[in-house]
Amino acid sequence: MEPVLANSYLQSSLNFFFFGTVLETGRRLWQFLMDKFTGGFVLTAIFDSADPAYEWFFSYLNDEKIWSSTREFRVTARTTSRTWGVNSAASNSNNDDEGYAEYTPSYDQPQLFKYQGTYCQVTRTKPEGAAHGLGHEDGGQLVLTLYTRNRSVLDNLISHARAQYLKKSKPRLVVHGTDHCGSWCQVTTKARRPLDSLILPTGVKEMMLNDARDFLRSEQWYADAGIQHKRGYLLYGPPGTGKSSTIHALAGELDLEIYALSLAANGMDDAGLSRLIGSTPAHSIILIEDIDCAFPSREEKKRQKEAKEKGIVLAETQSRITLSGLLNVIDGVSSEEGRLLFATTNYVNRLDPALLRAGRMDVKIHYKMSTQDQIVNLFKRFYPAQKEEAPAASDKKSRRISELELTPPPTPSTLPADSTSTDPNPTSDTASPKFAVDTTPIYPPRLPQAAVDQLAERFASLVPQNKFTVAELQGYLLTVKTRPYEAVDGVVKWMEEVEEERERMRKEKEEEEKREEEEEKKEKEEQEKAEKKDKVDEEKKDKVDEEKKEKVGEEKEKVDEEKKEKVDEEKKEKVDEEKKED
Ligand SMILES: Nc1ncnc2c1ncn2[C@@H]1O[C@H](COP(=O)(O)OP(=O)(O)OP(=O)(O)O)[C@@H](O)[C@H]1O
Repeated sequence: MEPVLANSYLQSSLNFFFFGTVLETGRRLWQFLMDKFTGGFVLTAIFDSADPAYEWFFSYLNDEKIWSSTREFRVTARTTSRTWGVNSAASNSNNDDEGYAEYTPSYDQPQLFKYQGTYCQVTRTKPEGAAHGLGHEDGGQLVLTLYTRNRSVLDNLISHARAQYLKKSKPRLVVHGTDHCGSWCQVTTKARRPLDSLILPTGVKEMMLNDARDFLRSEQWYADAGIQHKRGYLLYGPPGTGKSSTIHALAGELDLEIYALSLAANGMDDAGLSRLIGSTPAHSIILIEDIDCAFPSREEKKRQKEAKEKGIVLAETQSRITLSGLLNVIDGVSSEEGRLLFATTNYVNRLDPALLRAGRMDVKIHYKMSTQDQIVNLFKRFYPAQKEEAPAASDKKSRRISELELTPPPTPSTLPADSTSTDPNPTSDTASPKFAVDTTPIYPPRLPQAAVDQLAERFASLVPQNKFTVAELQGYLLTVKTRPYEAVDGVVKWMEEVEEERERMRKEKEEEEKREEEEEKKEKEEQEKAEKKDKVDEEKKDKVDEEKKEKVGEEKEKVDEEKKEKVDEEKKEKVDEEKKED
């Protein structure tokens, strides 16, 4: 019986061994074949979120609603118009933009789709070191796998995505920004601002537009002349005078995207700046806002110098960009591909002359407080006139104007049909008073051209030029945006309030400075006092030491004297003794 059993045991062991070997060999063969197959028949493309191509592909996936069948999302409140194209209950309307929540596909969840008959797979990968994943702004990559050997499918997909993206973004201005990751990974889109909406001294807009256009098309001319193809624009002046608005409007007009960065950003250093500028794509505007922020102001320099003298180390308040680093980067912004450099500052005198020299900043435009022309134009922009004059006889015109002047500001019911806003809720009268819809108009009445001209002139005559920024006046007009007459009547009071506010702020600043000065003085006095005290203490100590020394000396002398006397006495005694013995 035993050998039989042993035999069958051996037999089944051999069988197991044999089948195991076959299985493992099969598995390895399958793996090998699959690797061969995927290596040869699969294309993989990686889109990095810091690169503009990510935007094209992202936009394509969104438009095609590729993520719509995803089963796992992160839900975030929607803060931008960016969407992942995932249907959500929160965006229950047909218009996705109206949703208040955005469903973002989770990381590492492959999504299958078909492009030109080819199966494709896209996966969103987690950015390195990301603790949370709230959407595109977190960075990361999109990994696209195409199950084909045909490279042209990938080429077609990318060019299709890019064309679609450009078409879609055309009506809007794309502004890229930097994030904590130190690369271009934040994108916002804005409504394009027409150049006409800018209120600048005559000819400035046209000059800038023509200059930029001329630059963009004269690449060959620059090459022939042996001049670097680069152009820098510096817009400087008080805040709220329209520097940023000009750049946005120009970018829209020139069809360029903006890459905006701040030199004061945390962690920005020369290498980071150089990397950022180097990765700016062709046909774009590089915008360095508040370029002065990279360097310490005069007060800051004084503070640092004083602190250094006292041996105090101040906390770093400025960026780690050096002037030479910035100059190198600006010098490097040469490109055959049409990149314009714009910089803005409120404090041009803080800038080093090396930065301002031609070749770095070729066009410098000073933005000032509003001139009379700007005030008139701003008023007219707020209260546009009727498009067409009523076919009234010109002799009737002046009478109508004077009537308008005497007429109190129109109420909603007296406004012309084309001028009043439409109530978004026609059933509002039936609503309970608590939730009653505001029926005040949102557009001003359309007055005849002559009336608007006259009101604008009167408005401008009341507002002194070079005293207010366009932003300030705009702020005021916004409070009376439907009431042109009130705008004129109330402007003097508003100016008084602004003056009072400025006076208050000036006083507060003065007091603050005085307080700081006093504190500094007090500190200095205390320091001097302490120094004096130290000196006196030292003198006292020296004196005490001297006295001590003297005392010790005297005591020593005395002891020596006594010792000597004792020795002499002993000697004498000895001599006497000897004598006696003799
Ligand atoms: N010249 C102008 N024409 C039209 N709008 C203007 C002008 N100046 C300011 N504004 C308006 O004021 C606001 C602030 O303007 P903007 O940001 O362009 O000023 P800025 O000079 O760039 O200020 P800052 O130096 O603080 O960045 C915007 O709403 C803009 O529409």
